[in-house]
Amino acid sequence: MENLNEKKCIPCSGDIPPLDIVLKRKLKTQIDGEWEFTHNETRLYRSTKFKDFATPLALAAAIGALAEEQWHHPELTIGFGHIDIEIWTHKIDDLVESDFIFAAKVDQIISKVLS
Ligand SMILES: C[C@H](O)[C@H](O)[C@H]1CNC2=NC(N)=NC(=O)C2=N1
Repeated sequence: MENLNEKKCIPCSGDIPPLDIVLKRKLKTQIDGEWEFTHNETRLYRSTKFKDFATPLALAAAIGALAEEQWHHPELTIGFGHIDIEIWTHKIDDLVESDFIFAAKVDQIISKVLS
């Protein structure tokens, strides 16, 4: 089976049905354990801590470039020592597979910085 981070986000459209909760919970096992569901399991949220501001800033730039490439955009909050990432499909205000694909790709970017 293809890993999530090898897949490509499908352009968001209003007619994609949200994933059912069973599939959401199954896909969540395929992304980093730091991710949590928020907003009644309709969003993915990850907050990662650092010892500086430069690293969250650089991560925001890298994740932003990924978002433009995938045409799937997260909400990012950065500050001294942290980056908070929230992902969902705005068009339907819920989660589809592309959100988990994006999260898996974000995990790859973060793990490179942490390694
Ligand atoms: C007009 C543009 O294609 C759409 O708004 C795209 C852009 N990026 C997006 N990103 C996310 N997370 N959800 C969307 O629904 C979405 N839609």
